[in-house]
Amino acid sequence: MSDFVIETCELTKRYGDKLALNRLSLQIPRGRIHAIVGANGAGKSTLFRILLGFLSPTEGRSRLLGQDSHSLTPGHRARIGFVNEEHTLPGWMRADEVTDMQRRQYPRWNEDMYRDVLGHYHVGPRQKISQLSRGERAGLNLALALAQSPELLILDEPTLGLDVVAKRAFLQSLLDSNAAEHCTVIYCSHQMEEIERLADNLIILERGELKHMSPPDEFCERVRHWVADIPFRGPERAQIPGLLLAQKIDNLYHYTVLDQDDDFAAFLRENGARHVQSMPVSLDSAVNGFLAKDHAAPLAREARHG
Ligand SMILES: Nc1ncnc2c1ncn2[C@@H]1O[C@H](COP(=O)(O)OP(=O)(O)OP(=O)(O)O)[C@@H](O)[C@H]1O
Repeated sequence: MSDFVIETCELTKRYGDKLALNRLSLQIPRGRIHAIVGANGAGKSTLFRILLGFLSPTEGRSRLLGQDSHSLTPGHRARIGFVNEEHTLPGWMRADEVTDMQRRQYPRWNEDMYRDVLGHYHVGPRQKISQLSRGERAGLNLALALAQSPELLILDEPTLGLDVVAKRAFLQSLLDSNAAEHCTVIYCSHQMEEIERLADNLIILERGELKHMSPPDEFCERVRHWVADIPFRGPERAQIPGLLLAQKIDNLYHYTVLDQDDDFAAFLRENGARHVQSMPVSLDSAVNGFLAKDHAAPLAREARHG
């Protein structure tokens, strides 16, 4: 059995002249909850379509559960649970009918797991899927996916479109299921508060490349927020080392920077700062600052000319 549930080697995918995956080499070990984050268009869907054997790469190799993606059998696919934002279940069927169908399909069906997860939701067994709320449908989907006792559970933006209460219920039912002890969970989301709560490992993709992989705390430690009191014009954006985000608020310059130590304070002082202060950032600020770094032109311009 391979130690990795997902392995890619120099995986590249081009759509015409668009590069969706750029020599991506990724190894995700068995067990625990791994969050994959990336801005829209980072290549997450392309990666999963290749991993699941639905799309051929332009170059490189990929393996899922130790098997080459292009030779996955129905047996391999049965070992993978999948929940996505659509919560696509047949709307005309009743909840108990869908459950019976799944119960028959999966030999490793775990009835206790199904009941425990579904217990977090008010799903009547005789209710049609189309009558369930979005949150109830998400819960039923999660219960079905976990009850099949998958080795790998892929949750792709599972809480998109759910209200706060439904999101909380979804996260709580996932945590209470101890899913990470039974299988490897891949959680794709843009919701940092969910990732902060759930993930043991944070994987950041940017334009088809792997940019970071570590426990979430370690990524937060790479990013710091600095506030500088500079009485005249701040340094040019291009000169600021590791800059992710620059803002000017109430005559103070705010800089979010990556991989800078205390030398950054000296840099600010050299550029006229009378007082400087640094503080840690939340995972939300760290990741979103990192992902938005190339889209920060208007605010940065304000800081530069302020
Ligand atoms: N069938 C296609 N033809 C051409 N370009 C494509 C195709 N599918 C994806 N792309 C491009 O490849 C890049 C990666 O897209 P992909 O859907 O994999 O990203 P993503 O990270 O899943 O994005 P999102 O978070 O928005 O779903 C994007 O620039 C997208 O425009």
